[in-house]
Amino acid sequence: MSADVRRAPHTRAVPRVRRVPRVLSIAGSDPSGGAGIQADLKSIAAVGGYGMSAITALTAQNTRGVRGVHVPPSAFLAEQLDAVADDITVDAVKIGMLANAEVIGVVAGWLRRIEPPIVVLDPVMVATSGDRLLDADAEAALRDLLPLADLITPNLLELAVLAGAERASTWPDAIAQAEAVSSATGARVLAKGGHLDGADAPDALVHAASGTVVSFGGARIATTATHGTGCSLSSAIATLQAELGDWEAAVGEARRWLRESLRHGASLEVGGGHGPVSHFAGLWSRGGVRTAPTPDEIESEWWAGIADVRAAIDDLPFIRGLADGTLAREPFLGYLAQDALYLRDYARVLAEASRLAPDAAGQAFWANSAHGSLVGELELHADWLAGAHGPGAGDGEGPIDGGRTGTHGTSVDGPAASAASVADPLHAAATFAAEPDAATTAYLDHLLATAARGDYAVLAAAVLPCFWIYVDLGERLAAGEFGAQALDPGHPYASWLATYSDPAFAHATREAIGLVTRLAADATPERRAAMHRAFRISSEHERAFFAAPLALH
Ligand SMILES: Nc1ncnc2c1ncn2[C@@H]1O[C@H](COP(=O)(O)OP(=O)(O)OP(=O)(O)O)[C@@H](O)[C@H]1O
Ligand SMILES: Cc1ncc(CO)c(N)n1
Repeated sequence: MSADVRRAPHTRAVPRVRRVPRVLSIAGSDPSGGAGIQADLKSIAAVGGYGMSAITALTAQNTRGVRGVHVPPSAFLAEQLDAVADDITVDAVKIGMLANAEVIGVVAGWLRRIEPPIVVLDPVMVATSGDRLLDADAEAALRDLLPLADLITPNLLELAVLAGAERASTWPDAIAQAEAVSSATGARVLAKGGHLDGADAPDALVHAASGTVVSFGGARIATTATHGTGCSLSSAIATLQAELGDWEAAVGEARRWLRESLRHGASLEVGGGHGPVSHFAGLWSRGGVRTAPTPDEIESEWWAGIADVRAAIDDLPFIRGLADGTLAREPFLGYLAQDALYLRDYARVLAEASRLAPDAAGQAFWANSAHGSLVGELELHADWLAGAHGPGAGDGEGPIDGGRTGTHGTSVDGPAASAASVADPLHAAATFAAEPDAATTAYLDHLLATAARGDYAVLAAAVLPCFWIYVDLGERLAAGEFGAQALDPGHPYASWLATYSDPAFAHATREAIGLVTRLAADATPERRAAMHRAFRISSEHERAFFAAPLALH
């Protein structure tokens, strides 16, 4: 046969056929967990499938060898197969140990009746340890089963038996035998080089009908943890074929996964013989093994985690004086002048969060918040800093009105009105006249650096304390938690208090908390930790920012 020999591409973009394939393993049980249905279920799950198993035989084996085989009545296997098929759509079937001709007969009859869309047959005859797993007189029955498979995955010994030849001594000989078996059965054959001597462990996907041989190369991995590699590979291929609908892609990805699992097998320290592969090693290292916290749990954890910072803010003379109205005008104006500088760049940082947001809802939320920071909050600052507000301002009479409300995310005023005052040269000059102090510089450097690093989730976490701490403080001040003076409409800083106890600001803050905690719940543990760090650092800057006015004056 003239074979079109190609090298398998590293990856291939193929459409997903079934998101979570439902895959049935028809195989024997290995109580030591490395081969048979135990390996199959792990492999199916590891590559993204839902695994099921109908048990053909029970073995008593471990990593050193097989001690006994018990084959339950074949009628009970038929009952298992029917129980599954009567209820569940089977997207793919993997067949392993069949034990004897009677079992093969039951499986063949069931396959003919159900016609599963994908059948991968691992013609298990002898275990890695050398023990027989198929009666010698059942080989003819197995040969009759082969045409019902889409893919057959024999090792070198099994391939020779199926081809009716001697064990291939070279890889080209093995491929020739695979071509013969494929030709005789119509199935694809994956010739496996696990038992070859030498530095390589190649496999080849052979399809006689289309005259193709796709080679999969790779250096042999130095490990004794090879128990169940054939079971694991065939289950993974069945699952991936159901998901990807492309044999080359399915074999390629299954091999990449198996090689990763082989590399980590020894670390499991299971048994003194040929140990199992570590089926989930890649998932464990990439995804972690702990259940992700829910957004609600993250909210509680992060908030509790800054309890010390919040208590320190509550105790600051600046906050106490702001609450009872005894704070002198100068440090308050000093604070507002710094806050104006802060808000101008904070709005830029929020705009960057908007730019980075992967979805339109996030994009709109942060853009609106950026607008709110400039328009709602800066308005307040501009009015105060231009001398329009507060004790000693304007006509000299103390009490001022409640001020305009609307903070980041809640621009209640039209942009025209507010933009006018911020853009007004006199207002603008007064608003931004101050030099940034150390606290302002440090906080903004943290936010601007986080924005520059371009990690959306971390940036979203970094901007959150400015919402959350303010709204919490504003609400508790307005509720009189720091003294009844804050409830007095004649309070000198009533406009400031009103700005930060505005229900619309509280609403925007809830949205921000929800958005950030959902991002954190979906993040990897490392990314979630980075988000949490950014959140904590911003909270500490909030405290330093509130402390600065009285430290300087
Ligand atoms: N040391 C190794 N390094 C890299 N790949 C290997 C190694 N051993 C086996 N493989 C791969 O594992 C898969 C199974 O091959 P193998 O020829 O060992 O099958 P098997 O004998 O049916 O397995 P089992 O041990 O389950 O009986 C193949 O893809 C093979 O290339
Ligand atoms: C049950 C069972 N199936 C297959 C193999 C082949 O590895 C094994 N050792 N045990």
